[in-house]
Amino acid sequence: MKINTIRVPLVELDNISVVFGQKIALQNINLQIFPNTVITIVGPNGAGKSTLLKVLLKLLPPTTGTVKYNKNLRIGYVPQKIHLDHSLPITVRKFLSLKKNIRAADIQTALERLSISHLAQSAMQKLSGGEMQRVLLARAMLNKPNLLVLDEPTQGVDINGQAELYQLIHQTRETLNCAVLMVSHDLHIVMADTNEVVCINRHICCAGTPETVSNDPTFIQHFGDQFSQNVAFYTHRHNHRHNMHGDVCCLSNQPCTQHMTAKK
Ligand SMILES: Nc1ncnc2c1ncn2[C@@H]1O[C@H](COP(=O)(O)OP(=O)(O)OP(=O)(O)O)[C@@H](O)[C@H]1O
Repeated sequence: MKINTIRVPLVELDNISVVFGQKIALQNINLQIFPNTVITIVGPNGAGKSTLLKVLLKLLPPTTGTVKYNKNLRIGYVPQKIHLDHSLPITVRKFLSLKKNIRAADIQTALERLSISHLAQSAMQKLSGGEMQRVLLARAMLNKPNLLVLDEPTQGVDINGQAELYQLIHQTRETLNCAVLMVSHDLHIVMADTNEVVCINRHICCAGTPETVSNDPTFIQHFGDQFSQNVAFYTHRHNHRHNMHGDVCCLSNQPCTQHMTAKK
């Protein structure tokens, strides 16, 4: 018996535009995020990447367009940085316990998964950039999200810590079996795990698998030929593609549309 699986997006952005005064930050953005897929958003400074995340997180209403949310959606969010009041010291464990309806055992599990149990009693204000990002990742996984949203997660993390942090994000995704929407400039590190790259500069310039996007003239214009070659070098090691469920859907030298999610 043939079973037809209907792919239901976790989130669907439909024709989103955001205007600040005279400034158009986003224009006609269409994007679907399906379960268990990894989408990386790239784009030059000021392209609207953070604005897009804010709309998705309901932190900013779009000027026009709609966002549809799956009723089962649970979002875990890792912001670029958080603002801490230095006159009010708070430990890592206390910070994690501020999230509603979270059990102490879940906090302990998150601390262990991210190898930061030793920081439980440390003051948040004294953490290094890499430690802070791990704590924010631990907080994001507390409510067992099915969509993890990360805004430039390696900001303020030294070069050695960056690959380690991406490895932790990879492990977290596998543990939670969740989708990931991430803004990242480190495409050369994240591409191996990315199903789809969406390159934005107010509108979606190009979107697709890392190999498709790395050959797109718009992408090369923004990120340079050298970077595209790096992406191509890594991605062409794969001899197959995955669809939105992570299943192999075709060989990489054959045309395929199953893995695309962004609607241009
Ligand atoms: N609240 C706001 N009011 C006015 N303009 C804003 C506001 N938020 C963002 N902008 C402007 O909208 C544009 C997009 O900003 P956004 O922060 O989304 O870009 P970005 O792609 O995340 O940039 P970066 O890579 O530098 O972090 C920028 O020109 C920014 O100055």
